[in-house]
Amino acid sequence: MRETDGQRNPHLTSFSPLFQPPALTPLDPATEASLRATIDGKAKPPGSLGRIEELAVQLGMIRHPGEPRGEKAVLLVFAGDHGLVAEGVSQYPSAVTVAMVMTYLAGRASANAFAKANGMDVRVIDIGVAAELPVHPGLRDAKVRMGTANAAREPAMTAGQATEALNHGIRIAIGEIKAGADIIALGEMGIGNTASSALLAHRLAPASLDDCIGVGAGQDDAGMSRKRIAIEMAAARNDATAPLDVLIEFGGLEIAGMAGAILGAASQRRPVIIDGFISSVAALLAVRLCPEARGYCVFAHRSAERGHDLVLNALDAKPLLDLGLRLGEGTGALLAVPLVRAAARLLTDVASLDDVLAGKI
Ligand SMILES: Cc1cc2ncn([C@H]3O[C@H](COP(=O)(O)O)[C@@H](O)[C@H]3O)c2cc1C
Ligand SMILES: O=C(O)c1cccnc1
Repeated sequence: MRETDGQRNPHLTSFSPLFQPPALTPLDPATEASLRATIDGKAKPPGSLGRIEELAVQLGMIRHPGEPRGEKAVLLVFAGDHGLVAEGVSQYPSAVTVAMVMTYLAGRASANAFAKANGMDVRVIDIGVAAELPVHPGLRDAKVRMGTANAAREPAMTAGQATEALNHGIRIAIGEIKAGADIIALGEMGIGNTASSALLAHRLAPASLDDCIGVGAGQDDAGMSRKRIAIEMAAARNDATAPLDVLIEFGGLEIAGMAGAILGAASQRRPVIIDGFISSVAALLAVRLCPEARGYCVFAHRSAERGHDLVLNALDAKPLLDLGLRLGEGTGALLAVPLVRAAARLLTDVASLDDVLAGKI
């Protein structure tokens, strides 16, 4: 479905539920106690592997009655542009989005380096870059439109486009899992997307607008006041709070793609690793659309971006790492992959203390 860019389409989703999320199985709390008992019974003092034990329980619940695997992990980087950039919300122009997409395809971005260090593939998805991109074997064309409209002045996208972007994310994650991925990690590229994310966090957490606005890729004082004014203009234009409406009003396409990928991974009962502020906002959107998705999300790290903590709190999430990262691209998610793999192996590979003491090993 393709609709005219910038078309005003303030459908109230409560009357017109265009988006049909996939059926998700909630994690079964009845399996938690037995997984904990199994991990407590391993050849180590109970609790001695701290947060990795909690992660192992979560992975066990996700795959129950099967066993978790962590071999094949794939990073999906969703790229899209933001009309809000016209208001000066970012220190950088939208041209940086396309330049970084070309850098991912050349294998030379931070995300590629971290993926290579972990033996992972990177897939780049053009879901809404505001430029025609060359055909490239590493690039998926899922372009919904050439960037969002300027949300300070009009809805970022139509209801049909929001639905299309969510469905692309669902389809792409399911495709990767059917092709053998055990773990999906998420990343994004989109100049201006911390402004869009601030608006989504404000309405979906909910939280005061001011608490959701941060420096993004690095704004100076003058830039921060432009960013605040543009965000306040966008917020004053509407009072949407329903998740699909908030996405339609504020964007972005890459955030919708990530939210869809979370729902797609959850529908296939696979863990999905959430990166920083922007990815966590996508997780908040996914969870507001489908609360059962929460159990499938592993939160990689605490970003230095203001607003991330409140989004994590709204999701009742405790991230694994705290490294002062504020890049995005999936860099934090990539760094958490070895922890997820190790937690899966704790469950599948480590002997029980009973077997060790009985001399069975
Ligand atoms: C060279 C460069 C590479 C990036 N990689 C990720 N981001 C990050 O910064 C952007 C969000 O910040 P803002 O809202 O302030 O524009 C997103 O593209 C995000 O992925 C980058 C930003 C830049 C400049
Ligand atoms: O935490 C993030 O995801 C982030 C923060 C700043 C800029 N880009 C991404």
